[in-house]
Order: sequence, then C-alpha cells, then structure tokens
Amino acid sequence: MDTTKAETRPRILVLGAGGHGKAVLDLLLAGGEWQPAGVVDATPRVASVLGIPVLGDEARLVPLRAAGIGAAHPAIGHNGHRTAAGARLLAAGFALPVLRHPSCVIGHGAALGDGSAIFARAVIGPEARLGRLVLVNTGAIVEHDCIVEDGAHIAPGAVLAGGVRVGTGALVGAGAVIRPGVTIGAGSIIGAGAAVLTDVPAGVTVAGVPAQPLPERPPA
Ligand SMILES: CC(=O)SCCNC(=O)CCNC(=O)[C@H](O)C(C)(C)COP(=O)(O)OP(=O)(O)OC[C@H]1O[C@@H](n2cnc3c(N)ncnc32)[C@H](O)[C@@H]1OP(=O)(O)O
Repeated sequence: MDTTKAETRPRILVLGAGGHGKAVLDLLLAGGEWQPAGVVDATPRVASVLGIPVLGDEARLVPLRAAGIGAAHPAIGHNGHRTAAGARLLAAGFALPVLRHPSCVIGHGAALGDGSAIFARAVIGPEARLGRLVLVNTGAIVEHDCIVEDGAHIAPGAVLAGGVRVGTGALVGAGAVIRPGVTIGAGSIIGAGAAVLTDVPAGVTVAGVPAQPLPERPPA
C-alpha cells in the first residue's frame, strides 16, 4: 500500500471488532478512499484488529466524532444488528460512506446506498441498485438491473442473475444462485449453495437445489 497516500485520506471509524469487522478492515487496508482510524466495539475483547487499535466501547463514539472523525461503518454481519448500529452511528453524527475494495467492479449506472460495502472481487452489474447498509461480500455477483434493498447481505460467491430483487434485511447465503427476475422477500434466508428458481416470500428460510423451505422443527 502507498503509505504517503494513507496519510492524506479521510479517516473512518469501524464499529465492530468481530469477524466481519476484520473483513471490513482488510477491505480498508487494501487501499481506496478511506484510512481506518480505529475500531469501537460494544464489548471490546481485543486490543487491536489487523493492527488497527480498538479504542473502546460505544461511549467513545461522540468524543471521536468531536475529535474530527467524520465517517464510520457498522461492521456487523447480522443484518438487523448492522442496521441498528448504522442508526446509532448516524445519531452520533457520522456519515456512512460506501466502502469499495479496490478489486471490485461497479457497472455503469449502478447506484450504491450509504453505508454499503463491496468486498474483494465482487461485481455489481450495470444499473443495479443497492439500498443502504447492503453487503456484497467476497466474489459475489449482483447482475444488471438487480435491486437489493436496505440491510440485505449477498454472501461470498453468491450470484444474483439479472433483474433479481432482494428484500430488506434478507440474507443470500454463500454460493447461492438466484434465477433471473426472481424476488426474495424481506428478511428471508437463502441457504448456502441453494439454487432459487421461484419467488421466495418474506420471512422464510429456503435451501437446496432446487431451493425449498426447510421443514418446520418441533418446538424445543
Ligand atoms: C464471510 C461469511 O461467512 S458471510 C456468512 C454467510 N452465511 C451463510 O452463507 C449461511 C447460510 N446459512 C445456511 O445455509 C444455514 O444452514 C441455514 C440458514 C439454511 C439453515 O440453518 P439452521 O436453521 O441452523 O438449520 P440446521 O443447520 O439445523 O439444518 C436443518 C436441516 O437443513 C439442512 N440444511 C441446512 N443448511 C442447508 C443448506 N444450505 N443446503 C441444504 N440443506 C441444508 C440440514 O442438513 C438439516 O437437515 P436434516 O434436518 O435433514 O438434518
């Protein structure tokens, strides 16, 4: 990485010192627009992540904003928790920029919502539209004209073919493939490796090839 460039880039705070926080820091350390200033965690358990210091718990948010850090990112994999953390960062006065790994590809006319993160080798096709706080994880493909609504997560290696719509807070699991034009309902979970051929209603979990709802389990 060009360390001269690192000194001039604007600083960004990362909220979350877990596994997804590590992935976000790796994205930032690969270069690009933002310089990681530090990490804050709800319950800090480590002193640093990838060499970036953990500065304390969320009580530090307002002082760090006052100290001149203007941007932050909620680095939390769980969709609901990430959305809630994004709201806390906005309330503390931080901007939530889009994070792009230098190796990702963004197609012409694609629109990316605030706080979204596009990881290494992910591809966003032309005129795809992503809402706020969307994750397009390592090597995932969101093809042309897809719509991915707020807080959804397209996991590593998943493929949304052209014109797919993914609802708010849904998870498309690692390596899943969604047929062109299919709609995934809000809050639904697509199992790792699934092939989704037909629309999935809101709030259900499907898995397998072709994807089917998981059988109901008796209450524990
Ligand atoms: C960087 C990152 O890591 S990002 C993280 C991305 N996350 C993912 O990709 C995770 C996606 N999640 C999954 O695939 C999960 O297995 C889920 C959500 C589909 C199911 O999870 P759970 O509800 O905990 O189900 P559980 O593991 O108990 O399995 C229930 C049954 O479904 C089957 N099953 C679970 N997942 C799958 C799957 N992906 N494909 C096919 N069958 C599956 C199990 O074999 C089991 O079958 P059985 O009852 O005949 O034994």
